[in-house]
Amino acid sequence: MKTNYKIQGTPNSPVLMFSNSLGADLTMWDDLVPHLLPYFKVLQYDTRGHGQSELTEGPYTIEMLGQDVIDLLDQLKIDKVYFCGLSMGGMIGQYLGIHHPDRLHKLIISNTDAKIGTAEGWKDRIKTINEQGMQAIVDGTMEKWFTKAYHINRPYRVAEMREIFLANSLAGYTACCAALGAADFREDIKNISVETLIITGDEDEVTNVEQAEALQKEIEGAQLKVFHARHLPSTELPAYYAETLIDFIVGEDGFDRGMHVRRTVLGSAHVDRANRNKNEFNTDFQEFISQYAWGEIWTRPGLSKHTRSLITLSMLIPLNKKAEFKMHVRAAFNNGVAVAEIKEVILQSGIYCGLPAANDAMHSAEEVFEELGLEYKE
Ligand SMILES: O=C(O)CC1=CCC(=O)O1
Repeated sequence: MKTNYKIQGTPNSPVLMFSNSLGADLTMWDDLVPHLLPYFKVLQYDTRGHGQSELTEGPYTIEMLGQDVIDLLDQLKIDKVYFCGLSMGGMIGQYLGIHHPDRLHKLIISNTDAKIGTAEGWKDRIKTINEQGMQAIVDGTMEKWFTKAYHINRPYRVAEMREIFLANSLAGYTACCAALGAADFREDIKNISVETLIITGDEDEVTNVEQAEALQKEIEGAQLKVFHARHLPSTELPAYYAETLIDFIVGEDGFDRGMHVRRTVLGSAHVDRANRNKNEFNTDFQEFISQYAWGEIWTRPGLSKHTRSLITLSMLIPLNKKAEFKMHVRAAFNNGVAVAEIKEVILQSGIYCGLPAANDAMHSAEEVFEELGLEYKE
């Protein structure tokens, strides 16, 4: 089975994986990604029979779709992820929570239930689509996915999602309908022990607030967040949805967020050393750095961490702060910067900051390369 996926983010960051709803594809998460990249590697994939993933013969089962996730993680050599699945993706998340908790750091199940709809209802839908095509249910689906206000305010985004829905193959969509018709985790859901967040929308008629509350009762310690949305809050309210995921995974506090990002950029060894060296004189300063530099600025979605590394290096060259510069050369590699790019930054600084500053930076950078065993080759 060939699963289409996209993975973005810096090498040291934990992986947050997303699983799409029935009839959507991996792009449904795209608007969240810039908000999440400061914290995570983001792994999006197309469920079997959807998007660019392989279309195998149906019917499928949620177990099969869950095993696809495990196979993809094995293929990518990823041991554990934070997993967020919406609707059908949420059922896949439940399957993973029940059968593969060792592969999950935490679980987010959004707009879903332990059983969605009835077997009869799914059979009827398969029959309608086989006879009349996806067109027969597209208007109803867009109504279910988005609030009236979103249809009015963001018609272009609704039109895009409509196109994605219509581009589904009948065979892939109906094979997943069959999986949903057969899936029933009502007996097993109580066995989920991984920390779980449940999300739903106050206007979601597919998997409503009562259903989400019932799920919350079954999963020990589960948290519940209700958005003002219908079935696809992640698309309708991407910044708020991303913020909710960050709150749940990393924490609401700027300091906790800063420490998380600081570890991804400077490495845990550096941060642990700084923590060990804390004393009455420097603690306030250490916390100030974590909260403001790392928690407020490096977490902003407006520039990638890669770009932030390059501009930080170029600002440190004229400041002539050798230790800080060397620390940020090391950090730049954690943000995916290449040796060749550091060379370009220093060359550019030679013009704008002056040759003595650039010359010193060149020596400092080479000291770091030597320490890390890196070589520059054309
Ligand atoms: O299409 C629907 O009715 C909504 C839905 C159910 C499962 C899913 O992923 O979306």
